[in-house]
Amino acid sequence: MSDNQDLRIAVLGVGIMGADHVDRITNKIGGARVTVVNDYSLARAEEIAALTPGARVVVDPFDAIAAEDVDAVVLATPGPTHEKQVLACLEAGKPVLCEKPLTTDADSSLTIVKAEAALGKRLIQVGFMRRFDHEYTQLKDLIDSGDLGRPLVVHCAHRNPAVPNGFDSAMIVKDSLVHEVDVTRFLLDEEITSVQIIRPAANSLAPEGIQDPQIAIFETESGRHVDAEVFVTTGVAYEVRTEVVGELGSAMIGLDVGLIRKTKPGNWGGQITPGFRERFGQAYDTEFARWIKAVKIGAGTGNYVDGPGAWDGYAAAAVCAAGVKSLETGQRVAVDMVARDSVAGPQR
Ligand SMILES: NC(=O)C1=CN([C@@H]2O[C@H](COP(=O)(O)OP(=O)(O)OC[C@H]3O[C@@H](n4cnc5c(N)ncnc54)[C@H](O)[C@@H]3O)[C@@H](O)[C@H]2O)C=CC1
Ligand SMILES: O=C1[C@@H](O)[C@H](O)[C@@H](O)[C@H](O)[C@H]1O
Repeated sequence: MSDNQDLRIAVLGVGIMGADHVDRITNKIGGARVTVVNDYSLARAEEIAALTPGARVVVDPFDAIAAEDVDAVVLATPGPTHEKQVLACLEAGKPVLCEKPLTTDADSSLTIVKAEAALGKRLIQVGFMRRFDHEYTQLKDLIDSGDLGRPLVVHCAHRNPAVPNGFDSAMIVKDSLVHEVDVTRFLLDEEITSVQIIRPAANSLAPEGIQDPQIAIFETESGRHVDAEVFVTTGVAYEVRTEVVGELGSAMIGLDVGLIRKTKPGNWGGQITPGFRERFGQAYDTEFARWIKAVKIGAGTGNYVDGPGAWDGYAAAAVCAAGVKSLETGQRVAVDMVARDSVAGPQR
């Protein structure tokens, strides 16, 4: 596809994320337009299509993927629906940017990895947007420069003011902690081998039955330690912090300056971003701009991805599966993953 031609995109699931993605493709990023909108709620699909010049509603998600006026697909549907929709994209030979998580269990993610490998192309990008955030890329560059020495320990905090109704304890692992799983793999360039989830006293202000906060401990292939506090009902604001401690120094992102105290409504002499849309707006924009570019040149190379791919989605799902098991017992659980080399294909 030439650079002058617009990539024609179907967006499936136009809730919070999907509607934002339609807006960024239509109004913020060049080189693409939304031609098809689909949502389980027809009224919602119609509402978003009406705001999007040139977009039409297609009622069935699989018809939307297969549509002739669609070159590539964005999936912003809930995690449990991703497997079938991603496989349909592969079946149609269409590049897809699938919001995280790739799927909600390791087996289905592995099925996807293998299906993509069998095609001999890289068609799947997973929406781990932190890899495109300026602070995370600076931290990664610093680690790779060697200035911190060998990183030994990573500390993370991931706090949300609130989560949608129906969010349960396992979703804190699969929907929220999954970002720390990807960040760990991205920053340290190795797989996570075990997970332990510790359950501190639960927030009495959280919806009943939710174990929140949770503390996750990861061990990596070379024995490095990562801990992550995930607390998704703070009632305060959106905070994502990562500190890497190396043999020659340490570095932290996610704080503007020395933070003293944080309470409602989220002010401490500066501003804490209220949600992921504000904190990671730049990252989503960069992620989409780079994906659109990669898809346009993909036909020449067979690589339609610029960022985390199906393997990264599978690795994250496998770690989260171990995390969910550990959530039940509090014990350390080994991550059960196939060897990357055993999955022949373009993601290698
Ligand atoms: N990268 C990030 O920072 C974030 C990623 N997400 C991910 O984005 C995805 C969507 O999350 P939200 O926008 O927060 O959810 P949402 O609930 O606001 O939107 C989901 C939409 O999908 C529709 N839908 C449900 N089943 C469908 C199906 N089978 N086919 C078509 N449409 C269907 C719903 O009607 C709804 O409009 C999830 O995978 C979530 O984990 C969500 C928030 C932030
Ligand atoms: O992906 C996201 C949500 O789905 C998840 O529920 C939140 O915990 C994360 O902070 C956000 O980035």
